[in-house]
Amino acid sequence: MSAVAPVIAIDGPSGSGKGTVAGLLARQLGWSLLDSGALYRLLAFAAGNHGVDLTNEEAMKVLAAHLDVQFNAATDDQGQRIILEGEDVTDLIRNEQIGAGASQVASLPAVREALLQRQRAFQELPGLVADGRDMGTVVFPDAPLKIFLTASAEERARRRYLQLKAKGDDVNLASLLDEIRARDERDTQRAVAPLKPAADAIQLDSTELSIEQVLERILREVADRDLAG
Ligand SMILES: Nc1ncnc2c1ncn2[C@@H]1O[C@H](COP(=O)(O)OP(=O)(O)O)[C@@H](O)[C@H]1O
Ligand SMILES: Nc1ccn([C@H]2C[C@H](O)[C@@H](COP(=O)(O)OP(=O)(O)O)O2)c(=O)n1
Repeated sequence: MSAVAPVIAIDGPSGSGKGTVAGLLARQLGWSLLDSGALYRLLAFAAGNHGVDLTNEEAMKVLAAHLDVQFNAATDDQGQRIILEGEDVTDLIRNEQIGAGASQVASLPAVREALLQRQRAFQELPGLVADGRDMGTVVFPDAPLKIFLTASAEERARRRYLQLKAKGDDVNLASLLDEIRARDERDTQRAVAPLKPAADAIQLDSTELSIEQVLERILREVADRDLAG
């Protein structure tokens, strides 16, 4: 019988630290990484490029099925690079406008369905760290470790502010907080695969924790479950 690659599912709202922690964990364990939010961001970005209306479910489904994307593993501190139709769009898809578009696209059931197999194909030995909104509930329901990472909306907006400012973006803390709240609302209220903790997820509030402390907590769970061999 062939071995099934273990999955660590990390779900939670925007700015809780999922992407950062997932990237560090994958590197430390030598596992693959699935940044599922990037797929929705890429779709919102590609829709802009191709003049497709984000609310046109049929057209977005076709775009999702044919999305020409490559995730190049991290080779240095820059982290994973995302290549769309031959262009490195890693930085271009990380802004709140694309985030809001991604959240809109993500409410379309046909789009979620079209992305399901693509996401599951990331599960390979020795293991996968997957971050998003429905990793533990829908995409990898059998994952042996599920983390639901949260933080207060104010702290998440503060983190996003610092992150975007460091990138040179012109940002405003109050509007970032509004955008984060609007996205939380849309992601938790949608009918299909809403943002919610899986019944067997470990809930971790990172408001008062450093990135290192969050990582340490998760690595302890990995060791307790003997997942890393
Ligand atoms: N525990 C933490 N404490 C302080 N800053 C954090 C923490 N976790 C993440 N960050 C920072 O917050 C920002 C958003 O983190 P990110 O991983 O992109 O969140 P998410 O993927 O959940 O949206 C990044 O700049 C990251 O460095
Ligand atoms: N598995 C996922 C991942 C993201 N989404 C949607 C909902 C989110 O608001 C957008 C963008 O996700 P992303 O994880 O990149 O956003 P943050 O980094 O958390 O701000 O995509 C989703 O519905 N399901």
